[in-house]
Amino acid sequence: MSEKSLTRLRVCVLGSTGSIGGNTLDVMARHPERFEVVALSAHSRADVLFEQCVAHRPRWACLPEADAAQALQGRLRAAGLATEVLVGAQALEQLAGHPEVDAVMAAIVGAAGLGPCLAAARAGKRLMLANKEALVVGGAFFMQAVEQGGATLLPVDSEHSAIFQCLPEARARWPQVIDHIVLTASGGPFRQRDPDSLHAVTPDEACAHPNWVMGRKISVDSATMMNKGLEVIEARWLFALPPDKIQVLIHPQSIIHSMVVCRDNSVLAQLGTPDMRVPIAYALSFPERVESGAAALNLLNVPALQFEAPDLRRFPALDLAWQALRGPEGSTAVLNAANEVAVAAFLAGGLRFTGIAATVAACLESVQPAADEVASVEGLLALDARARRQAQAVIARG
Ligand SMILES: NC(=O)C1=CN([C@@H]2O[C@H](COP(=O)(O)OP(=O)(O)OC[C@H]3O[C@@H](n4cnc5c(N)ncnc54)[C@H](OP(=O)(O)O)[C@@H]3O)[C@@H](O)[C@H]2O)C=CC1
Ligand SMILES: CC(=O)[C@@H](O)[C@H](O)COP(=O)(O)O
Ligand SMILES: [Mn+2]
Repeated sequence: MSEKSLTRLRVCVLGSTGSIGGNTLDVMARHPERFEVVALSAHSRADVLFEQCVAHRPRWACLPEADAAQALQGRLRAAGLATEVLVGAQALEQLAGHPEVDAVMAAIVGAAGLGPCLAAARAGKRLMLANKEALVVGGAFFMQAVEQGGATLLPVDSEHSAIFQCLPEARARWPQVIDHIVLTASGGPFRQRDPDSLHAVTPDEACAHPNWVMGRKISVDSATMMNKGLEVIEARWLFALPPDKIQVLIHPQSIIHSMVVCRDNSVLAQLGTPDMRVPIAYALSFPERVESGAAALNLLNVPALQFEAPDLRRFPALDLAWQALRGPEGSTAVLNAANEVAVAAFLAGGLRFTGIAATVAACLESVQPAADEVASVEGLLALDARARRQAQAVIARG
């Protein structure tokens, strides 16, 4: 092994078959001298995982079920690869905390990513967080694991990366700098749609995001603006800010990715073409910068930048996220679980689009978090499961 390769960052990409996972592999492949893919994971797309293994030759790959894992192992051996296939949720946690892993890209969608994120945090890894739901569920408990484990938590979500890029490197200085932050939101595909027609929109219409190509769950979240609600909660923890210091502003062009309003009213913003490879490249290379593959921003070709206040009647999900953040600890885990169940039901054709926010509202009303449900990962998962059952019941009642 050359001296150069000894210093490569050894990266585990959890959720490698998704949109963030694929973009991460794209950025890494541009810099083989800096980054090494050591582990990949998928959930349902074993064929895509096989192709990724052939292209990136990781030491480990992971799938949730034994049969699919065995089949993949056979295909990899036949292709002459030494990749070892691991099975199940526990294996994801082992990989995230493995001594031969330096950095973890958390790109699993949903609360399923919480366990591996905590494992990476406890093992003191560079934790590159796209999986916002893990932080929304874990809250203070998650941040405590990061601190106690000595992990470096780096935001990948474009808005949070933007804010992070505007702030000084020394986190201790953030409170002296920040007055408040402004998260920009595109408004999604239904920003101008007649609210009375929203009950009839289809999953494909909801997933047709105007600016970003993303997985279906986050695309629906953008359409309800629950995505921005989750991001408000995410920002509360990443930047240690109270809810009233986090504003949301609709900016349909998604060119300004978010802003920091400083104590002297100077406003710092990060701009760029809407391409997730920029925040991914920054998380991988921080505090340095590397080529990301994203197109350069040419302001002469950009349409006029617009801004508007979010209409909470059109987007009740955003308001629910504020309510959960201000509610008893654990309320954001209830919000997230109900939303995951409702979005899955909508995508499967079993719930109207407007039923998503209604389901979340009903669950926030009826599921009260208990103190012992926010103090351990077992408690958080029990609360998550309880809220999911309630959401299923609400949807079944119709
Ligand atoms: N896409 C984007 O541009 C952005 C995404 N994010 C966040 O990043 C995360 C990933 O989003 P995105 O890439 O769009 O999502 P995708 O749906 O495209 O990908 C999700 C990934 O997670 C895997 N996965 C799904 N369910 C499970 C599970 N239960 N256990 C383990 N793995 C699972 C999928 O495997 P498989 O494909 O094999 O089923 C896939 O690899 C989300 O939290 C999202 O909010 C944040 C900002 C931007
Ligand atoms: C790319 C990214 O970070 C997404 O979370 C994006 O913000 C979604 O767009 P919305 O602003 O429409 O939610
Ligand atoms: Mn975002």
